[in-house]
Amino acid sequence: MKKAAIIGGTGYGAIELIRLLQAHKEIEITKIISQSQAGEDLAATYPHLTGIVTTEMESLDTEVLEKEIDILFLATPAGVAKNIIPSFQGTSVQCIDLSGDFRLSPEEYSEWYGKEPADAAVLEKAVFGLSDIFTEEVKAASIISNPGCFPTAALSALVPLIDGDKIHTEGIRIDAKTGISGAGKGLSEKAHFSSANENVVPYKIGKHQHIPEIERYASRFTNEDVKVSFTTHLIPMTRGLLCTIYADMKQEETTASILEHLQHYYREKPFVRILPEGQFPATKGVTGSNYCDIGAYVDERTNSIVIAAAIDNLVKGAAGQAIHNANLMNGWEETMGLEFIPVFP
Ligand SMILES: NC(=O)C1=CN([C@@H]2O[C@H](COP(=O)(O)OP(=O)(O)OC[C@H]3O[C@@H](n4cnc5c(N)ncnc54)[C@H](OP(=O)(O)O)[C@@H]3O)[C@@H](O)[C@H]2O)C=CC1
Ligand SMILES: CC(=O)N[C@@H](CCC(=O)OP(=O)(O)O)C(=O)O
Repeated sequence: MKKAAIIGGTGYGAIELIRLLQAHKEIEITKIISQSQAGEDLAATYPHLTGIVTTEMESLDTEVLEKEIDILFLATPAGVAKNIIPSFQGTSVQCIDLSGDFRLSPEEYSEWYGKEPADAAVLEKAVFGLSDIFTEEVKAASIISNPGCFPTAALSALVPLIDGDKIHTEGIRIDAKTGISGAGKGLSEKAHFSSANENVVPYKIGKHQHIPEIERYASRFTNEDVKVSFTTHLIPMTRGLLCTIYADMKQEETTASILEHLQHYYREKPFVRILPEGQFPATKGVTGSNYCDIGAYVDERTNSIVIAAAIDNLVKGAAGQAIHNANLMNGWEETMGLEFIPVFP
């Protein structure tokens, strides 16, 4: 068994890691680090963990972690992991960061996050952990920058189309919808029940930190500089995220030919499900699971495509993908601990 620690212990990402790792055969959580509740029992905050998680939360001590831990999951807000991960350089600890600290170039990070970027030498070592696309790079990594939730869904749909030279890279439009847990456990005005309930509201228009992330990694599959229009909407549900993407085709295609291309692209990827012609993904189809469901329709009248991807933001969009990456980094079965049927209804 490898020993794991989670930093950001009382956050949503952390408690999802705890839920999923409970069933993992090779990883045991031996430390839960909390800056706000060190010394306390996590089940006192989250009663659903009563009798399951008995580990008393601790303060961060990187020297202790270095000696006692094999895998470190960082489930902290942007700006935290970049100050912690450098302490583990030169050690055998595998670091998996759920935040945006290691996903962008220093210039992009300063611009979109408004913070000082990570140390350039450490940043260079980090691999973007979009598990189903950058699988080989992840296997060789010691630092994983786990993708954002929206980029996970958007890139899973877009990359096969760009890589296969199927769509024009200008004019891509992504219409995204997310549940409230995407914002973490903190209570903001937009997440307040009275604001969010029975409401659908766009937010961060033109300012979303996932715009450069989607563009940066989509551009790896073409000589062109991919630019996207990206709109996020808050939906009154707890979990789930759906990206509906519109693009123009390069050649004449049919829905059947595109679905065949997607099937082939993901033929060895157990967590990407390409839906049959006539079906489109729904957030309820993936809730609680590590699946990314993709559906597509080619409008032959306008030679354009509508492609949609649905994920559970806390699983495939965060903790599940982090565990998938840990599996790949350690040469374990990639589905280990992640073979859940989605929760339905
Ligand atoms: N929620 C989601 O769907 C997704 C989240 N992410 C990213 O994953 C990370 C964690 O997200 P999530 O769990 O939802 O966020 P939460 O806000 O729910 O939890 C973050 C936790 O980090 C700890 N923390 C807060 N501030 C600081 C600080 N200044 N220094 C150190 N620790 C701090 C707190 O735990 P404690 O006090 O116990 O230490 C807090 O509970 C974020 O970077 C987020 O952007 C990525 C993809 C999806
Ligand atoms: C509802 C909501 O506010 N969602 C968040 C998701 C952020 C996230 O997942 O964080 P990273 O940037 O670290 O990936 C948002 O849209 O910013």
